[in-house]
Amino acid sequence: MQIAVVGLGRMGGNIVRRLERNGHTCVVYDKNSKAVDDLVSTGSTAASSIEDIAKHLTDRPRAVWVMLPAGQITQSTVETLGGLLESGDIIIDGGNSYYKDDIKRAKVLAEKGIHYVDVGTSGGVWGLDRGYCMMIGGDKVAVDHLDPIFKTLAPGRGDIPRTRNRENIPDHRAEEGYIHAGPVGSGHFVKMVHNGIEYGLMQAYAEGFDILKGKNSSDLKDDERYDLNLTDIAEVWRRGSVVSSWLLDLTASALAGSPNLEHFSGNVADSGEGRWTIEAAIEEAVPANVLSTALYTRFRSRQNHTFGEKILSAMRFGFGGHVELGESATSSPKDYKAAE
Ligand SMILES: O=C(CO)[C@H](O)[C@H](O)COP(=O)(O)O
Repeated sequence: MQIAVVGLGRMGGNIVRRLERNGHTCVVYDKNSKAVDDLVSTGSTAASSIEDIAKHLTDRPRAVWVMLPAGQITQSTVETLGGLLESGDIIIDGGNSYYKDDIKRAKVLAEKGIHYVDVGTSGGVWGLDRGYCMMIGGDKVAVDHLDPIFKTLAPGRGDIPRTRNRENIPDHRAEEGYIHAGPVGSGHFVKMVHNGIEYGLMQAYAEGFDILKGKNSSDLKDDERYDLNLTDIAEVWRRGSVVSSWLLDLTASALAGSPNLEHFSGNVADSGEGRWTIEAAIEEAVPANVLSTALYTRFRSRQNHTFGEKILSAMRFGFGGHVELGESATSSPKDYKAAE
């Protein structure tokens, strides 16, 4: 199948590579010409501008996957594409957009008959080889049309044992690693909550390792002090323990590389989804104690840093390639919403 991809950063470039490795053809565009050239050298077709994309897409309906940071850049790209595409064509936002922005965009595009599909895409810098877990929102016609793309990008069943009692569930897409969550916005809503949970899980590990490290504090009684080997504790917990997980794998790897995590500032940034999860919890009057605390701890981390916050930084670097160099790494929530 033919598809265009706009935004060839950490995720977009690898999405193109995974698609092309599996027989799809891609038209690619990015402001960074090196990112475009790298992909052209392996078979992609370059578009010289967003306007140029539509000309290179020969299949009908045309499909354009936007993989850019949430906020104004995604908004303006979707608007430009909306002006260029025609009825029946499909715009996919695979970034981490705010779901209420999706709903607004879809309404505007629907006036021209253009479909808008929101895809919460999890897999970070590892997705090229492991595949991407996708949470998809949009109308059925468009989502079904894109199924070959989703099937290729998804991890597939792999060697994960089948969940008991799923035998009678006819839709197997969840087992392949993607779901059609519901109408437009629902894909990004599910991904938003996924990221809210991510904050909570990360914070739990961070606090646990901080307590382990603090057990050597000179404030404690001499016979109650332990100089624990955190690198080995992370490693042993990966093997058969109740708290094993991919986030723990990343933590173990970071600690094995540098037990004191000197390369991480502990100044923990956020890209908006944790905040929106709390907003949703407030709208629904759902108590979200752990997720709220994890979010506020990131804010506090920008004033001073615990070892646990270096653990958080290490995990964010591990799954998303996020580099937090110092105070400038903090972000503003407004940057990521297009609608306000
Ligand atoms: O979606 C992701 C992982 O699932 C991205 O890496 C996202 O940037 C993580 O959220 P935050 O930047 O707020 O820590």
